[in-house]
Amino acid sequence: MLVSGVPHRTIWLHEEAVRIIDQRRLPWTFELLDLRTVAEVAEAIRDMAVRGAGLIGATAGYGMWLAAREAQTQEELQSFAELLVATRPTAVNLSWAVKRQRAAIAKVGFEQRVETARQEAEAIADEDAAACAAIGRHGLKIIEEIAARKPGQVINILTHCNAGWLAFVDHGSATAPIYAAHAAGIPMHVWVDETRPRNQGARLTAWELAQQGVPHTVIADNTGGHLMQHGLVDLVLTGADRVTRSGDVANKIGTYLKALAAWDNGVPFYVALPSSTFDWTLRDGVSGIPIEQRGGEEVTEMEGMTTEGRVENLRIVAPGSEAANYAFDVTPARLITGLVTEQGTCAAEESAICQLHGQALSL
Ligand SMILES: CSC[C@H]1O[C@H](OP(=O)(O)O)[C@H](O)[C@@H]1O
Repeated sequence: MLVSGVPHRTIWLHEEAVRIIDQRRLPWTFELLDLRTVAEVAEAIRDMAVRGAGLIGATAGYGMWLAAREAQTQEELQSFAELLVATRPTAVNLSWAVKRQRAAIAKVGFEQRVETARQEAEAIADEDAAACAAIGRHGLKIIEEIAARKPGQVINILTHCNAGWLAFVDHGSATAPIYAAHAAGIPMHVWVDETRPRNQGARLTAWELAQQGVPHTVIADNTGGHLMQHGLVDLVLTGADRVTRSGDVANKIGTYLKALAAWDNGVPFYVALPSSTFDWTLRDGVSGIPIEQRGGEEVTEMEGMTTEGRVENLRIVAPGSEAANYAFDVTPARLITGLVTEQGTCAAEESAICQLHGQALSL
């Protein structure tokens, strides 16, 4: 997506560094950050300067390029790989990108490792952007079918967290069909879950949609069920951080509750993801997907801008009270209407998923 002053990507090479948009500063300021070492990449992922499954995968891919440049031994390269994988456990794109880089580097001689890793990092990023563009094309058909049943009326879509172009290299996953429908002139409105505690919806999705001119309304996370009960949601569209071969979906905490409300009200619930988000080794996501737990301070404190334009962090929980901070939850496949990937759309069940993605049915 185009933002003044930067290429239409969230990550790119700049003078031997990896340049990113520092998402910790959005929407208050738009700041770029150059990462020059594996340690800086790991910290950027861990502290969510970059976040979102596709983007942390691409960032880890570039991190492995820096690792190939820094490491003097295979053991050192492996320790860098483990450092990157350990930064965030839930989004499988991260470990997928590191494994892909390790395999690419292993195929060439020591002298070619750096250039090979750079080319592979660029390929991972390019493929992520292309996959999200394809998700947009396939997801557009879902929105068009809903619009055909509501001729001339506004289509109301609810989304949770930020699975926008900020969470990928470009286009986003959940937002790609929204942007495609907007470009096609379909009248739309997006309910944007604020998405506590990091407020990716209120801060990032709202900023993105405003940049692209898509009508939207930010809502408290607890509002979606009420809206669905009153016929104000035509479609729920979210991203994913890890999807099992049977269609269980790990996504930002609160997604499961939205899926329950959608199920109870007969609202279509689609999950958009590039195929790099599948974990083909897992069937049961509820027991098998590692759920990241982050510091309680992300719940007890909230960042905002004062009326004088100062960005401040305030404690919003009673002094002395502790907070739990589960960053993801798992929505069982039975609550999901379908998955949208770069390969097309399919039911959230194993045979359909494996057939569309050319995977054998056996684990
Ligand atoms: C599908 S990528 C966007 C996805 O990632 C977010 O998590 P985080 O912001 O903590 O990286 C959230 O789960 C979004 O749905």
